[in-house]
Order: sequence, then structure tokens, then C-alpha cells
Amino acid sequence: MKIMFNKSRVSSPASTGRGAHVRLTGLCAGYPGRPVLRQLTADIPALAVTALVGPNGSGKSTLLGVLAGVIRPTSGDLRRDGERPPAFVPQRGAVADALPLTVRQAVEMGRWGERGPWRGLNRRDRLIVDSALDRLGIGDLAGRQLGELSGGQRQRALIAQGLAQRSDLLLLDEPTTGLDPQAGGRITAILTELVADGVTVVHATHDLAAARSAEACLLLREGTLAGHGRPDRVLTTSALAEVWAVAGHAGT
Ligand SMILES: Nc1ncnc2c1ncn2[C@@H]1O[C@H](COP(=O)(O)OP(=O)(O)OP(=O)(O)O)[C@@H](O)[C@H]1O
Repeated sequence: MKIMFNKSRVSSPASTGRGAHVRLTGLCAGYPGRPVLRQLTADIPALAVTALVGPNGSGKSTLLGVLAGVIRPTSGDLRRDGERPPAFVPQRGAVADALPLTVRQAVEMGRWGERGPWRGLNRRDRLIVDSALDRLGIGDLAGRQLGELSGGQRQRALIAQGLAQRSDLLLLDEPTTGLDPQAGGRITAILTELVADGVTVVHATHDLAAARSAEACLLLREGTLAGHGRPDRVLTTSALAEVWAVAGHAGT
């Protein structure tokens, strides 16, 4: 992300300071006529899993969009280490179940950013796809249609597609939503394992168990930061009650 904006700055690389992969300073962002994120100042640690937590409409997906570089900050500063564009894994519900794609074809799409959709994959691309399938434990599903898979299997295919982009920053929107606790726990464990491969992981979640197993979290309340840091310190019963009480009051 190297674009410079009038009132905001998005810059890379190596300017975040020690230990941070992304540094937000006074960051504001939203949609035309709809400000959402207000004055966020926080670090997202490198080589860790960070959970974005907050009620519906608190701005988690908007923040993911900013981190992905698809939503421009209106003011403030975003600094990010790393040269490669972030990889974004959308909400499972946003991806049509009936897409006539095999798991391998879906994961191969992760190479399009580098190769272009109309150029065939080379040997290196195919090795990267094989490795992403293996990492997510779905090599044996490679020939199956996406639409035939369970929710947890399909989610793993989407994460493998993100991994095939070979970014050092993986962003995921609610990767465990709609999964049973076992499948959700498996996804959470996989995210933790990816850190050992050199990936910084940020995911938006309503799953408190997943959030608590992250190394860091950002708790959002109506587009502002209600807390950030270690989940055991931030996601206290009183903080959660307060944030959700505000959301209830606002009718979200
Ligand atoms: N494309 C858009 N245009 C205008 N406003 C939007 C758009 N997308 C989201 N919003 C608004 O921005 C605010 C934050 O939405 P966002 O999706 O970031 O919240 P969230 O915390 O991810 O919510 P959820 O948990 O429901 O997914 C909401 O008030 C929402 O209505």
C-alpha cells in the first residue's frame, strides 16, 4: 500500500516500529457520507493473530477493508511493513456456494493477482497451490466441487485461496461464523499455525473463543476503539457488557 492521500497517509515499508506489522494513528474512514471509523490509534503486532471484536455495525469489516487497501482512510495515518499486497478472505456467505469450481480451481484463483486470470499457472504457481491445499489439510478434496463441501471444508478452501496469494498479511472476515464449535476451533487453530509460516493474521469475529485465543485484539464500539491489547485484558466481562450495552442502546 503505497498510495498517499490528502489528509491521510498510507505508507510502507518498515516504518511501523519494532514488533508492529501495521500502525494506525488517528485513523478515520468510512463510506461516502457515512463516517464509520473514528480516530483509531493502535498497533497490529507482526507475526501474531489479532482479532477484531465488536457488535454488529461497530466497524470491523470497514477496518478490514482499510487494511486490505480497498477503503481509503479519510484522515490519519496507516503504516504497514511488508511489500506484498494483503490477502483478503471474504465472509463465506459472500461467496456463492453454487459456483461451479473445484477446490483446486478456487485455490488457483489466489494466484491470479500475480499471474493475471488469463495466463496459465506455471510450475511455481502449482507448487504454491499444492502447498496451500496441504497446509489447510484439504489436498484430498482438491477435485471436489466447492458446493459439495461442508461449511468448515469450504472455509478451509477459502483460506487456502488467501494463502496462495503468498502475502505476509492475511485478513479474514468472520472465518468461523456458521461453523460448529469443532470446525470453528479447527479454523482458529489453523490461523495460529499460519503465524509460524511467517504470516500476520487479522480476523474479524463474533466468536469470543476465537478472539480469546488470539494474541491481540481490537475491541470496537461504534467505530471507536474501546480497547486493544491482550484479549485476557481487553475482553473482560465488564468491557464486553459495556460495549454491547451501547450497541443495544443504538439499536444494532
Ligand atoms: N458499503 C457501505 N456503504 C455505506 N455504509 C456502509 C457500507 N458498509 C457498511 N456500512 C455501514 O458502516 C457501519 C459499519 O459496518 P461494518 O460492516 O464495518 O460493521 P461490522 O462491525 O463488520 O458489522 P457486522 O458484525 O454486522 O459484520 C455500519 O453502520 C454499516 O451500516
